[in-house]
Amino acid sequence: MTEAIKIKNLKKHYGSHLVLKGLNFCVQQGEIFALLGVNGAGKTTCMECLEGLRKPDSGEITINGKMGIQLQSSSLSAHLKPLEAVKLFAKWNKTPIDNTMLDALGIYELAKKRYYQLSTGQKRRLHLALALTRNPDILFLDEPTAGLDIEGRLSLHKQIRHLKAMKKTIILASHDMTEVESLCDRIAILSKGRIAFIGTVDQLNKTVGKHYNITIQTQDKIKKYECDDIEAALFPLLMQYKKNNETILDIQINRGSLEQHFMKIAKGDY
Ligand SMILES: Nc1ncnc2c1ncn2[C@@H]1O[C@H](COP(=O)(O)OP(=O)(O)OP(=O)(O)O)[C@@H](O)[C@H]1O
Repeated sequence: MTEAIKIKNLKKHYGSHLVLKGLNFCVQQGEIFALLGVNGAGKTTCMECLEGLRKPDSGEITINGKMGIQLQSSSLSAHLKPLEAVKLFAKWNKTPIDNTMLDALGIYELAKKRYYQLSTGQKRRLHLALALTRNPDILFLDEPTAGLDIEGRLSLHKQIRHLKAMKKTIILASHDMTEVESLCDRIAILSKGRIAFIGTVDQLNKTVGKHYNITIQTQDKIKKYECDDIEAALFPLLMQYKKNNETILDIQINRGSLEQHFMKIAKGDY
């Protein structure tokens, strides 16, 4: 696999605050890579250094490909219409307008609205469309679904998967663990200015151990159980209910969430 992004010893401080203390990692071409960390961990600072919007103090950044950046907020003119903005960006980037992409992102449905009339989700879709007008190889998404309702989130996830299928490299900062778990090939967790973990979601689960929550509902009560070995725990539990003549109405099993694992690492509990 070829590297789309390579970072060596990236350092950045604001005043006396050393935010990035020497980051080293690579993102492979075609990967969806997530940067995670608690508020203030340095995700945006790292992304901005990669995007060339912020100057690092030291370190080496190699970017192999054309970049596209989905801005979180934008200084687009309030009265600009979405398609006017797309045309402007396409002209600026000297690229043809990709009708399929605009259609998939629902930009034509917004044709009559002006920028200031768009909802948060509609603005995010437009910002993604604008980032894509460059036909980038590498796409930076900083909290792409923050503030969106479930429908908006799922629709953007579909778009992100579609972009991966088109072999784009995607680097995203997110707080939404479900999003990360369902979308990303690999994650890096920033903690205290360093990378506390880098790997797949499965590797993270293995690193911090597996944990299951079992909820069993009967006519008159709901009971919760916790275990590390689901097969060893579940069968005896079910037998116990049968022995007691208690009819099970509902049973739910949840794997310990990525969020639980992430919080432990981000807080330095490992
Ligand atoms: N322009 C700036 N000047 C001074 N300090 C800054 C600046 N930008 C960010 N910081 C500080 O650097 C640290 C990292 O900020 P950054 O925005 O990179 O974190 P983040 O992980 O993206 O946070 P969040 O999840 O809240 O968006 C924070 O302590 C923040 O206060």
